[in-house]
Amino acid sequence: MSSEQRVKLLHQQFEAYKEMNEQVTNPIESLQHYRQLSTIDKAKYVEIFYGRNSKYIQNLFDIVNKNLDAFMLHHLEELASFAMDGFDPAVCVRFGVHFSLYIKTILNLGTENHKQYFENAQTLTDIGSFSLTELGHGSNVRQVQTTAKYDKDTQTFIINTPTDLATKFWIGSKANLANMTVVFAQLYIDGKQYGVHAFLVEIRDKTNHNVKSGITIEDFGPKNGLNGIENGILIFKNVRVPIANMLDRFAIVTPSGEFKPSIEDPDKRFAVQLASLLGGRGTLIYYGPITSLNALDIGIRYAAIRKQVGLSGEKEQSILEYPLTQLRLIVPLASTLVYMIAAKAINNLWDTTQNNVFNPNKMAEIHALSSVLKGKFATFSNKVILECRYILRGSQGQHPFNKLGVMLHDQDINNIWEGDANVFMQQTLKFCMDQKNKFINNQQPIQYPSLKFLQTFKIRPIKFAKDEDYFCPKNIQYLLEYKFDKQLNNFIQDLTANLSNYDMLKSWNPSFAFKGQQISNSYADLYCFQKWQELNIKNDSVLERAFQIWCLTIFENEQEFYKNNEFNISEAAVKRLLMKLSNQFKDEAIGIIDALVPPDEVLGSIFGSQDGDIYNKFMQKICNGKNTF
Ligand SMILES: Cc1cc2nc3c(=O)[nH]c(=O)nc-3n(C[C@H](O)[C@H](O)[C@H](O)COP(=O)(O)OP(=O)(O)OC[C@H]3O[C@@H](n4cnc5c(N)ncnc54)[C@H](O)[C@@H]3O)c2cc1C
Repeated sequence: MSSEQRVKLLHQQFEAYKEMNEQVTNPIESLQHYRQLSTIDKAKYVEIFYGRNSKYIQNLFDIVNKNLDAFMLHHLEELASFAMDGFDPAVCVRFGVHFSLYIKTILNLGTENHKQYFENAQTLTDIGSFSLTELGHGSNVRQVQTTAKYDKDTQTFIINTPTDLATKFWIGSKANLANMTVVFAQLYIDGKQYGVHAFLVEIRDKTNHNVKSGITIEDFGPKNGLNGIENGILIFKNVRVPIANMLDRFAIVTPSGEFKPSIEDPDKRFAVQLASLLGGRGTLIYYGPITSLNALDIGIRYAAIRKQVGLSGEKEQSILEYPLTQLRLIVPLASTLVYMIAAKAINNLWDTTQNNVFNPNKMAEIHALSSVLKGKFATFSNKVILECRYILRGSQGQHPFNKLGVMLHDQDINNIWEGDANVFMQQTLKFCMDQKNKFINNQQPIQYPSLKFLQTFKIRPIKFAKDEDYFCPKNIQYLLEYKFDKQLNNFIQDLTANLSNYDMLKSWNPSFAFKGQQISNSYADLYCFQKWQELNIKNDSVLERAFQIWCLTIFENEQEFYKNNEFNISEAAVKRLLMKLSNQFKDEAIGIIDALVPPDEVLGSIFGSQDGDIYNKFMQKICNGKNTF
């Protein structure tokens, strides 16, 4: 080879390396490339998914952006403080404890007598907390052990923590912030027990914030998540509160010590009291899909800029191009959109049902739906966050700057508080079973929209021959209804068989253990389907695709069920279609994320940077660290 040829060859190699290097190191262009592929109308998407809340959300983001110094109180190394849900769910929780739990309890369980407390809370003169859970009891609210004994002579209730297990536990905002609390305690008058009631108690002196006499407050210290809000312990020793401090909408205690309930049946009275506390759950239902979207922002933007092995002889490609990555990120993005719509619908339903909060019949459906959706979405979101972390893994998945670790721990709590998912699902199932039984046994019409179909549902032949059959809404509706109806019937049969030998509890528990979660989950899927069908998005092929992908995930996850019931759903077709559709939907992913996620300053993850300049920012942040060098 002549020297001239050698130089030419070297030159070609350098050019090839340069090009490759640019490919690898130009993440900004890479993200831009995917951004340009998207065809969606962003404003329209904001309207569809956030509706009337979108302006409010934008205002909050602006507040954070303009006051970053005030919000960035912590370093990420110290586990971050970002505001609102994307910013820091703990900030939402602080608001939630005060506004949704404390104030709503006064509003729903209190009367005119408590107007001043309500006004103090509204103007933040008082900061409230909510003391229900004890060391020994949480889900089983009726067994809480804190006592409120009425003393006729002084017309006061004397609140006590009679045992260690009665210590109020996990109480949010308690350790530092709150000066008021609403305490759930067993009411006693002249030695007779009248069940659990709520009492307003001043736990700190408003003038100097000192803890009041007879009250012990302790801080839990760091938790596995949500460290932006403190949780504490509360112990009462002969704390007296005036008779007027009992929240007495459903039962009053007269000065002479007479107990006068407005609902005689203690079970019904108790159920109504608890149902009226439902309001906060709507927000928690939103929390799952929103957190999942935030995690996908990080996972998908990173996958767009991260390059790995390309096809033989070709340049490196974004990992977003791998079919596996599309299954891991793009499919969950589609499901997240479907869940966001269901979450929005349940919140709207809550708004319209609020006036009926004391009517158990009118509240039953929203109670059943929200009981299953909170846990379902929280579980889904946990998986998504973890998957996004695995996408970054190899290296960056373990770094706290990605924020996914904090996000996972913060979100996980959503499965527990306000009611453990497994406990709540039982309430959902009981509602569904009661409706079905009443209809079958007593010919009582079903009044609840989500279950009305049970009255007319009939088995019919259905075939899946062409690809379109997998997307046909009528087919999907039929399959979802079929699955739910069949599972519910099986459960009822199983329970009935058990009941011939055992009492209700002994019969229910084993039946629920094997079948309960699936049925509640099927009910939730049906609701998601119904709400998506009500959306006015005709001719939006992108959203149509998202919905089709979500439907395919149901076929995929429930293959065993559909196989056993002899539907001719082809496993191969489901897989092929999932691959095809997620590959198409991938081109819209960055556009959708751009439209729906909070700005970088709010989300606070370098790996989800909107401009794609992820490596530079990561390096800079590391180099600027206090102890880096
Ligand atoms: C961060 C955080 C903040 C909180 N803030 C507050 C607050 O401000 N105020 C407040 O009052 N409380 C608060 N809580 C407490 C929370 O609401 C309770 O922990 C929650 O309701 C669960 O109750 P539990 O702890 O009694 O769990 P348990 O009901 O004892 O559950 C323990 C386990 O048993 C299972 N289980 C329970 N019952 C059944 C059943 N019937 N069938 C099958 N399995 C069952 C559950 O699935 C779970 O796995 C908070 C909790 C956390 C984590």
